[in-house]
Amino acid sequence: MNQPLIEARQLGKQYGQDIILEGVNTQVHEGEFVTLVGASGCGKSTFLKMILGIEQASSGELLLNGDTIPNEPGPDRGIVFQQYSVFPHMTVLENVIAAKGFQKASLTGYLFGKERRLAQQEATEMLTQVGLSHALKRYPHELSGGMKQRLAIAQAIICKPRILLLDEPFGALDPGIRGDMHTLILDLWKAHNLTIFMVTHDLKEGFHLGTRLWVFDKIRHDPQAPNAYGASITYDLPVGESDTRTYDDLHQQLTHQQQTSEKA
Ligand SMILES: Nc1ncnc2c1ncn2[C@@H]1O[C@H](COP(=O)(O)OP(=O)(O)OP(=O)(O)O)[C@@H](O)[C@H]1O
Repeated sequence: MNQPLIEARQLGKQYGQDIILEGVNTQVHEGEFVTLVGASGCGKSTFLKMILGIEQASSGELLLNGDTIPNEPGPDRGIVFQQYSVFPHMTVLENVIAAKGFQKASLTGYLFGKERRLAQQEATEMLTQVGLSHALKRYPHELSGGMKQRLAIAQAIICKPRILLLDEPFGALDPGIRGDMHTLILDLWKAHNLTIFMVTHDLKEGFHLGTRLWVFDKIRHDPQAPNAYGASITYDLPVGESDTRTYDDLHQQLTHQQQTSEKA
């Protein structure tokens, strides 16, 4: 098989004395859609931040295309957070042009002349793809939660990333709207040949969207020192092939994990 796009080798992360992740070993190939579940605080977002390049490994290695991941974000890795992260003083269209601008002229984000016209055209096409062509001139405060997330997704994808990191992007949305967002993200994943890592608290969402589902949990526990050991990937499932029993078993385990972590 060809080289993995992302590879973790005995990867570990700690903040001060707190061990967050330990012994994470995995390989992810281009085009996979990995969903990450696990108890709150077990290090899922930290793992995404390490791929993004804003957090560094404390031990082991994290490789992108066989090389140590750069310790800063790059256009090959885009991210969408749960909390809306758009510029409030810019229109929808300006937000997406600015995202493109920061990629090209990182200090100011401003583009001029032909470059700006091209960016405007590309941004309009991108916004049409995410279903916002009717809202180009609106400001973020005039958008619904789902529309804001569509905008954040457009901002991430306009930079043509190979990897899209989604940190609970639909966590704040109504269940009805989530279904539309699922269709959108699956369409974009295929259309742009993305490799996706998505954190979710909703196991059903993880099963439905991913080609592969990871459960993060601690293998070792010390009741006297809850932060002495870190979490790792304890299940790595090809979710397309999983049955209802696997789902029910996992659901039970995650509920137990969540209760244990809340007591700790
Ligand atoms: N910059 C930081 N400095 C110190 N500790 C941090 C820092 N960032 C995260 N942590 C701690 O690392 C642990 C893992 O956090 P992280 O956000 O990765 O968990 P998570 O699994 O994504 O949780 P959730 O599902 O609630 O979002 C938490 O205990 C958190 O408090």
